[in-house]
Amino acid sequence: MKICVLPGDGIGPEIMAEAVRVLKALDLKFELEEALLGGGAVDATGTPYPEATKKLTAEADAILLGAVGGPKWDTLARELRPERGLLGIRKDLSLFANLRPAILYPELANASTLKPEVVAGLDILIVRELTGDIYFGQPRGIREENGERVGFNTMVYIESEVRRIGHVAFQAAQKRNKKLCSVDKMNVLETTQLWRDVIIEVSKDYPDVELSHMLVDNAAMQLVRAPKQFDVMVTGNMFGDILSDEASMLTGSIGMLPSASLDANNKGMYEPSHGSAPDIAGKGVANPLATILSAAMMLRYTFNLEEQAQRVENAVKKVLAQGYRTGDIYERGTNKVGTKEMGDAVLAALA
Ligand SMILES: NC(=O)c1ccc[n+]([C@@H]2O[C@H](COP(=O)([O-])OP(=O)(O)OC[C@H]3O[C@@H](n4cnc5c(N)ncnc54)[C@H](O)[C@@H]3O)[C@@H](O)[C@H]2O)c1
Ligand SMILES: CC(C)[C@H](C(=O)O)[C@@H](O)C(=O)O
Ligand SMILES: [Mg+2]
Repeated sequence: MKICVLPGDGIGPEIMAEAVRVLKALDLKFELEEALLGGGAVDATGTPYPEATKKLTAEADAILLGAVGGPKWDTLARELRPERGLLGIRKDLSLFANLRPAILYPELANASTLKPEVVAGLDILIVRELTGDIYFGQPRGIREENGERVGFNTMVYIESEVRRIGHVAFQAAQKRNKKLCSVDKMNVLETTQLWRDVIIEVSKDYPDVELSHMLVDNAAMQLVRAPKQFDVMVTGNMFGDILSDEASMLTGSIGMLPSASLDANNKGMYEPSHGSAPDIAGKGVANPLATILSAAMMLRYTFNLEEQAQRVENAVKKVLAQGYRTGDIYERGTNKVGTKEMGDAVLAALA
């Protein structure tokens, strides 16, 4: 079991250290190899996605990523931006299925931005398409036209791309509550008219799943009005990026939202949904739980180690029940800890 570890930038190395400690404590035969990605890779090698990293990520069974990016690299040319490294791995390895579970742990009911009665028991799975859409569409760029600059990107989906993410979403729904909501903007965008048409075609293979459709602006509103109406949501790359950050706050913090990015054979990259959090980097206060929960998803999806995945998830539940909280989920009466102390608590809970 080969795992490529990419700590990345900002809080990346801090949260990754805790996830790696948790993995090592499981006493499984993992080979962990670290590589550079993102801003640190630009500083060391002149590119955000060095050849050595390409080789390691291609060879590994799974990749664990902290986060990349930060203000230090914000003014670089687009090809040199840390985020290009992340997008490069997703595309090179065809990691088209991004699973982002937004689960409210009962102990965090007061940390949610919504009233406890609106979010109690919340358990949503966002299935985000990850290798298409306006993120990758051509042409793109900034050009001069009539004496001024024009920025342009292309929103594009090929039928087969929608079909394959549709199957992933329907199959996920079959394993849960057999309810799928597809989110699009078909009232305005042809790309997402095609999205809706194809999702409806795919639904014929899953007569046991109840399919609904929602326009993305309404979905953003419904997520904060009555989020428990959703079970599995499927959407394109950009809408999924935005809706998953929104959903994270229903669970108390973006520091709680893990993710899995899978190819057709469950090879995957696992990373928290949040970024490198430059505002708190280096302070030892970041919440490592999204990264630790991402490692649990890796055990489940790539390595088929369901029992070990649950062991890690149960340890997270236990530390929350014991009252440990990083700053982002802290409330009066709980025990405020830093990144490392939270890792220590999870390790103790594993034992
Ligand atoms: N997967 C990734 O590598 C990834 C994802 C998103 C953003 N980014 C990059 O990260 C950089 C910063 O982006 P941003 O500020 O828009 O988003 P961000 O997610 O890094 O931070 C947003 C807010 O959430 C807080 N936060 C995030 N993770 C946290 C954690 N684990 N514990 C506690 N608080 C946490 C931050 O302190 C900040 O206030 C940018 O360069 C962006 O491109 C990378
Ligand atoms: C850093 C960025 C490229 C990335 C994305 O937009 O996909 C991030 O926001 C995410 O959610 O993983
Ligand atoms: Mg995002």
